[in-house]
Amino acid sequence: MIIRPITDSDLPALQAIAVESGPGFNSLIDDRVFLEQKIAHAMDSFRRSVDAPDREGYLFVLEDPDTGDIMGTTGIEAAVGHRNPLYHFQISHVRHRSPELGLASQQDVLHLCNHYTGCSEVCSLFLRPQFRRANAGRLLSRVRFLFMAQHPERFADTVIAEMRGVSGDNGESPFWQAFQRHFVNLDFETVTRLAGLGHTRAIADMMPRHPIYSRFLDDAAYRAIGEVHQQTRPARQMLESEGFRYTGYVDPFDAGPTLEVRRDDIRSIRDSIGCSVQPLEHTDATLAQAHGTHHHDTIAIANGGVSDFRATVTDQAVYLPRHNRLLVPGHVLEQLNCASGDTIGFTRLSPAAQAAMPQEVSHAL
Ligand SMILES: CC(C)(COP(=O)(O)OP(=O)(O)OC[C@H]1O[C@@H](n2cnc3c(N)ncnc32)[C@H](O)[C@@H]1OP(=O)(O)O)[C@@H](O)C(=O)NCCC(=O)NCCSC(=O)CCC(=O)O
Repeated sequence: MIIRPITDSDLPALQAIAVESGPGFNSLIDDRVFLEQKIAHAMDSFRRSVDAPDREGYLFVLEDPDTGDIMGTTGIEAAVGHRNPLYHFQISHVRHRSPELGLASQQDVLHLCNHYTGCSEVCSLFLRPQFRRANAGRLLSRVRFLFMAQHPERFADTVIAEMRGVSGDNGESPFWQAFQRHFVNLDFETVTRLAGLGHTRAIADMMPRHPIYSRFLDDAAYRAIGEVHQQTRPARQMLESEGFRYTGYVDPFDAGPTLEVRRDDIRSIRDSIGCSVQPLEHTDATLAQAHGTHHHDTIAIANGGVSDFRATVTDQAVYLPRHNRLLVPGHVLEQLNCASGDTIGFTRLSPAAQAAMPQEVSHAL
């Protein structure tokens, strides 16, 4: 499995993914012109020299190098909300209390806001069901943190993820239906498509102008607030294990939770190691084993490139902390387009393996 920047020839696969991911996945809309522009924008973003995050959008694909199949996608927006405003509902709690009447109630109130303008956003995480296999989803999710660790100047201090919210088998969102009925007479597919195409301001013009007491929504809409789509639970679990947290901001269309974290607190960034790489010889493995540094952890490993970025996964690497050097099999070097002595970054993929890391490896971070 190789992760690389998307390119023109991936358009048919991206279009298939846009169809397979369905409505509610509004960073990938089934619209050929939109997808062509998205690829062109990503290619330009990877080529651009950057000293502060701006409008760049990085979109990567996961490829099976043996077959050429595109297995999935993963992306990062460098700074959201500048080109088109990004809206959320902020949930605040109010308490009504009357000592005279001896009554009290606690209410949740939704306020439309632009709280996350300027943050970086991880997005577009999708593994095609026919290509599901061990470590593919983890690599897709965590590779973005390796890229951020290697190119911090390209990203903001806060990173968010807008998780896909609840929708039914018919593709309708119970939360959106409440707004469709009273405010914006567009079905969920149409509204998420328009939002994905950048018309967020136009939709916001039609949304309620005053805070909403969430208990006034019908039960299905109320219950959807802050909940993820059942297919999105693994995506949420992976981000939460990286330190992402829900702090009460939800998507205005499906009420899916937005998770946030300080970039430097992301576990895969904190634990990533930058070092030189060398081909692994049998003697190295024996030597490392003798020094207790040979481990069979599964790691994600990336070259230091941007437009020529490559990442993959291996469980056959040997890290030599004293030399700050990673030894990998020759075919891994080839997959990464790396030569001996190049600088690479790596991070462990599985939480369990991270706990088992030798101390001296942790100290070398
Ligand atoms: C998200 C992925 C790519 C993940 O791939 P897999 O499902 O193969 O992952 P996996 O390796 O089986 O599981 C990954 C982690 O989730 C845990 N896990 C699995 N099933 C779970 C469940 N039902 N509830 C809670 N956790 C669960 C596993 O134990 C594992 O945790 P450990 O690693 O701790 O062992 C896939 O599920 C997918 O394509 N989903 C449909 C598309 C989607 O909803 N995408 C997110 C949209 S929202 C979005 O894009 C923004 C978010 C983002 O970009 O990250």
